[in-house]
Formats: sequence, C-alpha cells, structure tokens
Amino acid sequence: MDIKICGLKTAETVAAALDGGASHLGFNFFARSPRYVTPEAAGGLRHAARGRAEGVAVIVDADDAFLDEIVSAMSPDMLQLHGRETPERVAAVKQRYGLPVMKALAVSEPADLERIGPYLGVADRFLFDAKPPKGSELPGGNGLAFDWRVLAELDRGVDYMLSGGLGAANVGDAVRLLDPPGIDLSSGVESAPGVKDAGLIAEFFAAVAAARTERIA
Ligand SMILES: O=C(O)c1ccccc1N[C@@H]1O[C@H](COP(=O)(O)O)[C@@H](O)[C@H]1O
Repeated sequence: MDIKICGLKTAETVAAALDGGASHLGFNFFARSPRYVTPEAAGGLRHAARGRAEGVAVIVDADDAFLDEIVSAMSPDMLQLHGRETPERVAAVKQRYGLPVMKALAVSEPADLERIGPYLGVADRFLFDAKPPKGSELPGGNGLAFDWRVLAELDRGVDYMLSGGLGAANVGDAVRLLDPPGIDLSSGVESAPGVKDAGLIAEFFAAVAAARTERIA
C-alpha cells in the first residue's frame, strides 16, 4: 500500500516520512495553504529524497506558466491536480509534461463516484478526499474524513489514494474496511496547521503497520 505524506516543508519531517516508509512525499503549491512551499524549496527537499520516495507536486487550477516553474524547479514524479481541472485539462497537463497525474475528487455520497467516468483512461490515479466545509479556503487539507463505505463498491481496477482526515487514530479502520491501494494525509500528522510533527508521523506509520499485521493474521 502506498503512503503519501503531504504538505511537507522541512528536512526533518521529510526524513521522518522516509523513515516511516512513505512511498510518496507531497509538496503543496497552493498559495493560500499553510503548507505552501516555493518550487525552489520543494526542489531542495525533494532532491534529498530522490530514489527513496516519489515526489508529488500538489497543484490547484494552476496555469501553464506556474506548472512550468514547478516542474523545472522540483522535477516531480507525479502531479496531483486538486482543483476543478477538467478531463481535457488533465490530458493537456499529462501531454505537456509527460508525467503521471493523480486527479483529486471530493466525495461524500455514491453519486459522486459518477464523476470518475470522464477521467478514466486520462488520470493515472485518483485521490478521493472529503468535500471542503462551507467557507473553507482550502480544497483539501481540511482534516475531514468522508464516509469511506462509499468506496466499498468501487471497481477494484480503479487505482486511488484514500484521503481526508486520516491519522493514527483512524487509519486502522480505513485499512480494515477498504485495504486501499494508497493512503494520503496531511493535517493528521501536524501539531498546528502547516506544522508537521515527526513524532506524529512515526505514530501514524506504527498504526498502519499494526493494522496491516492484524489484517494479514
Ligand atoms: O493541505 C492543503 O492545504 C491542501 C491545499 C490545497 C489542495 C490540497 C491540499 N491538501 C490535500 O488534501 C489532502 C487531505 O488533507 P487532510 O489529511 O485532510 O489534512 C492532503 O493530503 C493533500 O493531498
């Protein structure tokens, strides 16, 4: 199971994510996010982790000029499009950079899964997140979980990361219910908005390991 720790901003917490066994490191380029990093800073952090985990650029409705800057400074392995990007925009981004794209979709009920259809064969992976609460400035990173049972009937051929409000306290339930192909989290390993905590990251990975052992036994 892939695990992405998102919204990393420091070498110490990148190291904690790698030590825990993260497969993906997320760097956030949404200017209003408390997890925002400059493309140059993300490039430095990502470079230090090269070969150990995939670097993911988290982007919200960015134009080509900003994407060019991010791709050039960070050399990501994957682009996570977390805004209102259409299937046509996803296809154009893939073609421009030759990089895999993970498309985030907000989910709260089974009908929301119908939005997957137009992205099939275009997006390489999906990220299912909770819908942001009314008034939130952030399309993701709100620390809110959705009803994961919505995904229980999802076609097993759909590759995705489960996201939204995950942390050490509930990841075991998620693994037991869905055994998802991937898990993504941000605020669940923070001591304050945008401040990742190496101890909470370690606790999270311990909880994942315990849940997976239990599932195998
Ligand atoms: O984290 C943010 O600030 C953010 C801003 C804009 C788009 C996406 C963002 N985060 C993504 O949302 C998931 C879930 O966050 P959380 O675990 O509920 O806090 C996060 O992992 C990012 O992929």
